[in-house]
Amino acid sequence: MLFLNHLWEYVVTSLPGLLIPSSVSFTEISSYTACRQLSQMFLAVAFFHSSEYILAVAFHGRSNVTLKSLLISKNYLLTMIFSFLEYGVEIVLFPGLKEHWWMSNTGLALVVIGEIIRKSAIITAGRAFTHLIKVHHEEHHRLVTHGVYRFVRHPGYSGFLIWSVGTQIMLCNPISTVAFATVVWKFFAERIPYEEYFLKWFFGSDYEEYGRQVHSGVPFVK
Ligand SMILES: C[S@@+](CC[C@H](N)C(=O)[O-])C[C@H]1O[C@@H](n2cnc3c(N)ncnc32)[C@H](O)[C@@H]1O
Repeated sequence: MLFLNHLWEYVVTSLPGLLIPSSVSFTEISSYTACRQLSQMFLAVAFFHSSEYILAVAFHGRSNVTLKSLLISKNYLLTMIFSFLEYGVEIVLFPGLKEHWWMSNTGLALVVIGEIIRKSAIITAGRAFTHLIKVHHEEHHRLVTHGVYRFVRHPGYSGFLIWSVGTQIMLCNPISTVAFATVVWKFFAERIPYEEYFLKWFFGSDYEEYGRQVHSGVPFVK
């Protein structure tokens, strides 16, 4: 037990020094890094969810929108909490990992690109973009194939995949980057065939033809 205590003390005190140059103060660097990366993360998350809610209210009316339109589920909260825990552990034990600014800035660029793609999809599809998949055809529901939908069939999902993985690259979180990519990809790989079953039912050969010409927008999902 005493040995483990010494080992832990050694790891915590000397590892940071091995990973970043000794001429600069470890606490100074890591507090600036943590402050900047975590503020970017909070801003990205706050902007994403509040704009989802505002757009849902704008297109569907306040009475048809619930807090579910903030898109905060239990699983989503758990993955976010895990990513903050990973960040906390790594900035203490391996602060050098968080100093890869080219990687963090690439993540930030992906967050912005993903957000633009997703919001363009919501604005282009308008009332057709519902957070719950429609299983009954409604009069006003028209097939959307213009704007961002000309390039991919599921720009809202492509945008979210890029945004969510981007948040973890921005935090230089290796485990959460792989976890977010896997979990979000799997979720959309299962959701797309289900959503398209109804779209083919609503729009028949028009959707079949659209599906033949335009990729889904999610890697490895046709
Ligand atoms: C959460 S939105 C996602 C839309 C799309 N999958 C995307 O990623 O941009 C789900 C709703 O959009 C509708 N939808 C999906 N693609 C559509 C299209 N090309 N035209 C009209 N409605 C569409 C579906 O019927 C479903 O109710």
